[in-house]
Amino acid sequence: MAVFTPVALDEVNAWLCQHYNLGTATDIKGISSGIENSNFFLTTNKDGQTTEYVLTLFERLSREQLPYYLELMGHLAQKGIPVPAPARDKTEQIIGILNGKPATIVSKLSGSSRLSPNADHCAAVGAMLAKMHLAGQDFKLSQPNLRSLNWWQATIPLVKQHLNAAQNSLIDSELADQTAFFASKDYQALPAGPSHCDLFRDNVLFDSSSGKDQLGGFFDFYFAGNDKWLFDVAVTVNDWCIDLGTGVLDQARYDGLVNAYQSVRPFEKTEIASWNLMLRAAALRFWVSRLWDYYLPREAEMLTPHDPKHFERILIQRRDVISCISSV
Ligand SMILES: Nc1ncnc2c1ncn2[C@@H]1O[C@H](COP(=O)(O)OP(=O)(O)OP(=O)(O)O)[C@@H](O)[C@H]1O
Ligand SMILES: N[C@@H](CCO)C(=O)O
Repeated sequence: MAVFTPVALDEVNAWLCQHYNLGTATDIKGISSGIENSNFFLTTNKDGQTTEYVLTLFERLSREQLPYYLELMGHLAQKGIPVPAPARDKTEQIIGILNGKPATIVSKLSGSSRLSPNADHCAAVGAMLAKMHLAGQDFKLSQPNLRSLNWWQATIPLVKQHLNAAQNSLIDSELADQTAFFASKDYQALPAGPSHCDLFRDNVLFDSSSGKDQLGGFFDFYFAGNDKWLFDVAVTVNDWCIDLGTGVLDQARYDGLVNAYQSVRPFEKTEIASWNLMLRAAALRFWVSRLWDYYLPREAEMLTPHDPKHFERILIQRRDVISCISSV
């Protein structure tokens, strides 16, 4: 995991009683997955009714950055997109301070992750991603994706000393190509808006309580930002539609996700032309962040960094094999 900052039941209870109208905390359990924040399942009892929430203590994000993510979740939830809805405290605030860290409470989604998804799961994710993009269009706050080109440019020099010659040459060459891509007219013209930017298999829940797998929701919006929608699609495809061993795209899952996305929001011509470079951008983004987490780790009670090699392989794949999308 990551429980970077422990929270005891009496600590959360004192905090809840002082600031929220959610009743009394009866249980708190650290969540052992996730590498960014300290997360806990929190059970409360109010007037005899038990409710489950997720309590998050933010380890890297500042209090100033948080309203964008939390208000975006609130906005999308209000529009019927299945995402966690933040709870407001007695003074209507969505962010407090607990054990010295910015903290928030959100509703708990039902279901579990599908870590070996099929084409139907990918289609459900693709269609909901497009709906989410459209639902975010009138969201009033704006904050860029903080893990985009500027961050790659600042972070790559910090990790390069750990790379071998071939890796150094690959990362330099890709950064140069991406810098040129971001400056291009095609890139500038791409449609953009609030984007999740980290919609991996482990950030989506499916619920099978009805007997059929239904999308339970998207969560972990703490890398979200205003970005090109195509980047969001590329991040999602690079995780949902690949063979995890090789990084190679799986045609059935790829078609499932991309076609379902386009059934809600068809791609524009510039998006079709930019697709392969965007898949590479999405691979570079996570190669860099995984290198950073791997070589410049933080203290945590339990922490297993993700394997950077995985996204190096995906980037090499996307440079070697041109993937296409067509208009509908
Ligand atoms: N709103 C929610 N509803 C249900 N489960 C949730 C919710 N938020 C988080 N979880 C659970 O908590 C786990 C960890 O959360 P999350 O993935 O957001 O961790 P993180 O450290 O913030 O981020 P990252 O995935 O980027 O490392 C998830 O795998 C999921 O099981
Ligand atoms: N999804 C990221 C982790 C940060 O959310 C990764 O797999 O590298």
